[in-house]
Amino acid sequence: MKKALTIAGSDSGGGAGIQADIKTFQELEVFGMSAITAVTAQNTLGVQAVYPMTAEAVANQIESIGEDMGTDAVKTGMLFNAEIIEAVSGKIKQYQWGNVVVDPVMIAKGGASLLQNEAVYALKKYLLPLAMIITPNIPEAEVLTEMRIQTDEDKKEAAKKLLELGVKNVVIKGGHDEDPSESIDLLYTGTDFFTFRSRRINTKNTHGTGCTFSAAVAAELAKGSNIHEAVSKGKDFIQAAIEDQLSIGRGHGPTNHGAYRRLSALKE
Ligand SMILES: Nc1ncnc2c1ncn2[C@@H]1O[C@H](COP(=O)(O)OP(=O)(O)O)[C@@H](O)[C@H]1O
Ligand SMILES: Cc1ncc(COP(=O)(O)OP(=O)(O)O)c(N)n1
Repeated sequence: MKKALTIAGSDSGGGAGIQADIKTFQELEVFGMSAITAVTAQNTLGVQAVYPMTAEAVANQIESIGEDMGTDAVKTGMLFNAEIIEAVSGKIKQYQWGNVVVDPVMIAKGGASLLQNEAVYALKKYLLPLAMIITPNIPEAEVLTEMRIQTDEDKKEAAKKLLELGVKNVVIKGGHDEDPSESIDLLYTGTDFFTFRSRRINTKNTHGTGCTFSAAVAAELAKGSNIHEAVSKGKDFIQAAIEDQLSIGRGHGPTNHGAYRRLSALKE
């Protein structure tokens, strides 16, 4: 069985973070492992508190995996501060892990900061050069490129700027776009642009969509898919999960991680 490691924060509400990643890995039949960077007290209404781990604790968790089990893909999510980013980057380098999916998590849906402002430089300097693919949403791509993204041309320009930071591929997700009918993700491989379109679902239950999408991309890379296939399957996975969203809690409910497997079984 192929393996994937998520290096991310814990969401007590179970819709995002480590919990979403492990559920996604399991649904895609990849063995999931974790290194926890921070514990959040969180539910569908927002993030009530953040308790970061020390950089040493994060490094030791990764070392436990690296020295024994190894991994076929790594996904990073909430990294919170520059010390953790440096520690994570050092370990990825040490173990020469190649299938690295960086979801540059910055702000949770309710507005809570999941990455300190001063840590953006560390993300760019240490982690992005190690990434096989980075999966920013539009606000995250704006912070990383220091440009406003409003048009399709802006997205392409931002994708090119992100590649200049050393990333091998970039997918700019369209969840935050204005388009009322479609949610369009743009993949840039350094040579080609590809768009992945899906019907925009009118729902408030989208908690953890970014985490789930990037975890699905990592799982597919672990199984040997190329970048285009991995993004395409990630898009199908998140679309099914949002279509079957769960109305749990009083705020932004989670997506349903089991939906893709059920749909795939029906098609067989
Ligand atoms: N309402 C929606 N309907 C369909 N797809 C969506 C919707 N919202 C987000 N997505 C998809 O979910 C994934 C995560 O996108 P996005 O919401 O931009 O990320 P994040 O959760 O990091 O802010 C992308 O593939 C995006 O196209
Ligand atoms: C612990 C933790 N990690 C990441 C996020 C952000 O998740 P995301 O998929 O971007 O979804 P929303 O927060 O926008 O719903 C998180 N909330 N918690």
